[in-house]
Amino acid sequence: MQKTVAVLGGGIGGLSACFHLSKSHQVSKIVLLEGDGRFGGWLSSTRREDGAVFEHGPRGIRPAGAVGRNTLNMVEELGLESEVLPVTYDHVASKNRYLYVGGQLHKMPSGLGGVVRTVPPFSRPLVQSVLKEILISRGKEEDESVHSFVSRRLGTELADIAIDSLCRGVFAGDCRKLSVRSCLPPLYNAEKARGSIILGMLLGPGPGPDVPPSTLTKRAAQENWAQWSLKRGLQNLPEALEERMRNGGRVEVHKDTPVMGLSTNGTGWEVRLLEIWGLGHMYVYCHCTGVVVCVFLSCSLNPVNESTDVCAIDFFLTQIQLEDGTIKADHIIAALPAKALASALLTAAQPLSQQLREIATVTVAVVNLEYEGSVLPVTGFGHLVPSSEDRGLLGVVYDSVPFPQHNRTGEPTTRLTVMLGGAWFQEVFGNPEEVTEQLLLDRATQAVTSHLGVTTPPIWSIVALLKDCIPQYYLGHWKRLENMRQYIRDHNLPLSLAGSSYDGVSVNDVIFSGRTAAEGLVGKV
Ligand SMILES: Cc1cc2nc3c(=O)[nH]c(=O)nc-3n(C[C@H](O)[C@H](O)[C@H](O)COP(=O)(O)OP(=O)(O)OC[C@H]3O[C@@H](n4cnc5c(N)ncnc54)[C@H](O)[C@@H]3O)c2cc1C
Ligand SMILES: C=Cc1c2[nH]c(c1C)Cc1[nH]c(c(CCC(=O)O)c1C)Cc1[nH]c(c(C)c1CCC(=O)O)Cc1[nH]c(c(C)c1C=C)C2
Repeated sequence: MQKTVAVLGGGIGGLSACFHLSKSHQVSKIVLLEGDGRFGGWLSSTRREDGAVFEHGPRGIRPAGAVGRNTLNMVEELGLESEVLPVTYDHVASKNRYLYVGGQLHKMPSGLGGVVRTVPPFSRPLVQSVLKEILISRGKEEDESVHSFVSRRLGTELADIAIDSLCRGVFAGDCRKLSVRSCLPPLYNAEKARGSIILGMLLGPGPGPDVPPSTLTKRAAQENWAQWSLKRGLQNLPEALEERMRNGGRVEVHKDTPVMGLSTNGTGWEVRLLEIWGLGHMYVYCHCTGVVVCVFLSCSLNPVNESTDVCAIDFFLTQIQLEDGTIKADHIIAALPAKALASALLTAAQPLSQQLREIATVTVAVVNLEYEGSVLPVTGFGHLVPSSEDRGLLGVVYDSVPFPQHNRTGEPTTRLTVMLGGAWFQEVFGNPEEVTEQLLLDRATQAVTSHLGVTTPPIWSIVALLKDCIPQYYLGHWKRLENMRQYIRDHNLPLSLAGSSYDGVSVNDVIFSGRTAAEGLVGKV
């Protein structure tokens, strides 16, 4: 039985951890600590009075796979089914995605025709690379950059254009630095298990986590959903979770409450019952200093195995320093960005905080634009720009196409989002602390003019600078995770890690990481 669990960070990862913890009676108290004035982290939507909705962070969630089903199950449990806006696979936004190469838009190849014909900007039919791929022998490295992996298996042209763009459109990152093992595990695992990406795709992935279907997941499968959003924007998901936490009465929620420090000892406290001199005494062994301290016990001892002298005790293990005091917890689920957790660890657990600090992040400028009328020359999800074409301009999402329900009511409009910077932010725009909103807005509107031929100015715009918003899983990320988790185990730290810094950046992955952390503590809920 865990007495008090503190969840640090009220982004979607921390909220998910609370949601799952609160279903268990193994925990008597759950405290959620969020530094900002609102919950939800990067899930952030502007809702205008005329009905228009603009997303500053994620805008679409995939229903596929175990993690996709897990999110939809949560949506159903929160009673949000009637709020869902699905986009099916046969919708134009699912079928059409573009690349902006050589100053022109090119539809990404899809369907059989797209694979057997030569489709610009590629110089030969995809089928050639695909057939050759099956014959290429397995790589021997434990990890490899995404670019090197795809060049080796499918050729440099696909790596330079398609994969470079894909990594910008998901991680806002540089495929020459990102790890294939951590960023694209299905491709890495297919090569390891089947010797080929193509065979791996044809034979399918192995069994994933067991997530039972719900009415909503069955509906998503029957109706062939490719992605979904919510009528009031994706921010509605953390809002519904916050409401559930507040009304459920089992979670103490605190916003505007940044965690300043954790006094979880550098290498943890191991509590051993070495000898008892009468009631109320025991020894605590501190790995950090090697000192055995005799303490007076104000808690109840409950020996679990007398022969090994190990006790289960009621004892607060961790102190959390806040701006105006401290709170104590038996266990911590940290759903903070890795660097924020490293800072909170202060001087404690040095090797762990060092590894946490090494998980890099990138900054993205998100510029939402609204135009009068229907201005797009093409229709689809949006277009991506490879780094060889324009390093600072990552891509443009045609938001009105998948989600016209988010347009204002009345006269037709077109909503677009331009994403800038990522791994190239500093190089192109300079210090994020000094860049002006006007510069970013100008750069975004110029791109809409040159890429899409839209010459009229936007009727409305908003610029959001998302500092350090997407973690970058660079080469060796898997090893870093293994080392960190080993350290936590070896030192019995009462700490679990959740959130986008570790096992996937999608909303689904992060929600699943919160669930995994909660269930690691209290068992399956
Ligand atoms: C521009 C953009 C577009 C995206 N698009 C998509 C998409 O289309 N589909 C998709 O699936 N995913 C998308 N993602 C990814 C997804 O949104 C994120 O990976 C996910 O929201 C991260 O959630 P999190 O809870 O791990 O982190 P965060 O949202 O960063 O939450 C961490 C929380 O911790 C708080 N915090 C930080 N320090 C402290 C402290 N010291 N004390 C207390 N609290 C603290 C922060 O305020 C924050 O609320 C996108 C991300 C971005 C940035
Ligand atoms: C141009 C920059 C970005 C765009 N979206 C993101 C960035 C950085 C962030 C992002 N997009 C997706 C995810 C989640 C990944 C997942 O596993 O679900 C994140 C963090 C979804 C996504 N977007 C694109 C792809 C290929 C994916 C993966 C899932 C899917 O296939 O739907 C492509 C894409 N992203 C952007 C554009 C303009 C674009 C393609 C035209 C914007």
